[in-house]
Amino acid sequence: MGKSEVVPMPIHKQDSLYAGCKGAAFSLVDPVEEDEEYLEIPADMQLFENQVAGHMIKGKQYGMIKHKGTVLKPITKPKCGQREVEFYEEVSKASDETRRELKDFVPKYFGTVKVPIKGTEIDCIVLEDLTKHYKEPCVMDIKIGRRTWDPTATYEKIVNEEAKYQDSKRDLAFCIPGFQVYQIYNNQLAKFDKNYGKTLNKDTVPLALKTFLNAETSPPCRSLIVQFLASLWRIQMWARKQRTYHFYSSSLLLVYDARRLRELRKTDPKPILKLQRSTSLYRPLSLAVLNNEKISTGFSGQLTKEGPILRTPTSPTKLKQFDDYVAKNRSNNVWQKSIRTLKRTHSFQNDYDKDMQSKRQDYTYILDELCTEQKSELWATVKMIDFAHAFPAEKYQIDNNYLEGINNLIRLFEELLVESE
Ligand SMILES: Nc1ncnc2c1ncn2[C@@H]1O[C@H](COP(=O)(O)OP(=O)(O)OP(=O)(O)O)[C@@H](O)[C@H]1O
Ligand SMILES: O=P(O)(O)O[C@@H]1[C@H](O)[C@H](O)[C@@H](OP(=O)(O)O)[C@H](OP(=O)(O)O)[C@H]1O
Repeated sequence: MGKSEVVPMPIHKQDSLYAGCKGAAFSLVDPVEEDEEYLEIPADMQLFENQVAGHMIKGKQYGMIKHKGTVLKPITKPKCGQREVEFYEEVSKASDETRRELKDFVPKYFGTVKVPIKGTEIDCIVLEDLTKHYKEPCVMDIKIGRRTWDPTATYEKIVNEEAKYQDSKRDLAFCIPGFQVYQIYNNQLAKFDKNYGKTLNKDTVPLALKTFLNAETSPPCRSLIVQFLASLWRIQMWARKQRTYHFYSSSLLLVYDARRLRELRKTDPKPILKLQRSTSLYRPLSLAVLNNEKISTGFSGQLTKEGPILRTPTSPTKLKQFDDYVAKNRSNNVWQKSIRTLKRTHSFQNDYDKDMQSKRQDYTYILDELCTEQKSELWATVKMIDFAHAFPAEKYQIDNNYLEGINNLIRLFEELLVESE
């Protein structure tokens, strides 16, 4: 068990069916029935090659279908389908604040459509294709929650669910049913399936994240981590207060463009600024090493269960020393600017909720700064997907099952931020 497939990949992916990863698409279909004819879907639709988890084509199950910038999710289980459609309908109407905010965290919803598949009309949910703008889409499906069965689950379903991804769910409150990565170091597309995901535990999940982030042989890319964290923090903020939904077996889909990472690595000079940390991010992270000299950043990196809170800034004199030092050594230093911005935007208040509101806009600014100095658009995102088991919140309670998974994932990404450059 392990990596499901590694397929030689032309760097420039074309738009035609499976171009650039034809072999990889084989994992979505039965090997003897892989040709497009077998699918018997309209000519302007294709099997969605960037699907990394979930139901694949097998018997009466169908995988995701790609159609003009959207993905079509076939409804094969009526109850699950109905719940998911109702969920998207409610959210798209967004009659209250919770749903208005949530709308931003889920793929755009375009209703349902009947698609003739193998001669039968199948209802499909039409969603924005979250990979559509990316040249080399790296995609990871992270199923959130220790409990993945809903309140209507049968005994058999509960037993089945409890038997899967045991270590990862027990220790992290999430699991990884699949991911794909365009590996920069060898120009190959690698796909990791649920069999690999089921072997993961708290010690190996961080390694799987690094593999996904193209950070097996080099430190993770800071701008990439920041982009993911920015999305994750917003979802966390929402999940901390919402009492409308309880999600079971729902996922976060992490998507980024390896092409942009490749470009960044090519154009970026050798990193000269590295963060030093001893063991845990929960300790102050106050030293940076710039050209082998230790200097105070004032950026604590200190985090609480409540989220990313930074400690009191160091004295203005120390900050000035740092700025002067960096200015002398490297003009237009992105890290330096981000530290300054973080100092300003986080303002070190304890009133986290209030602080977060004002930070949203600042994040955009930080992200712009961090992503690249030439292009400002983002190239990584996180969205919530799969609402086949979205239920009204029981007793108006917080969805702690979901929140805990998000918190743990964020903690791992924050640790990666410390390692990043
Ligand atoms: N909007 C989207 N854009 C791009 N890819 C998507 C989108 N929605 C889903 N996918 C892809 O399809 C996969 C399966 O999606 P989803 O979890 O909704 O299906 P499912 O069959 O209900 O899954 P499960 O078997 O876990 O219940 C995801 O892992 C992802 O790779
Ligand atoms: O990760 P695995 O091992 O593929 O396990 C599947 C996963 O839990 C799916 O969420 C579930 O579909 P639903 O969410 O629709 O229940 C499916 O049930 P199924 O086998 O009954 O389709 C499971 O087999």
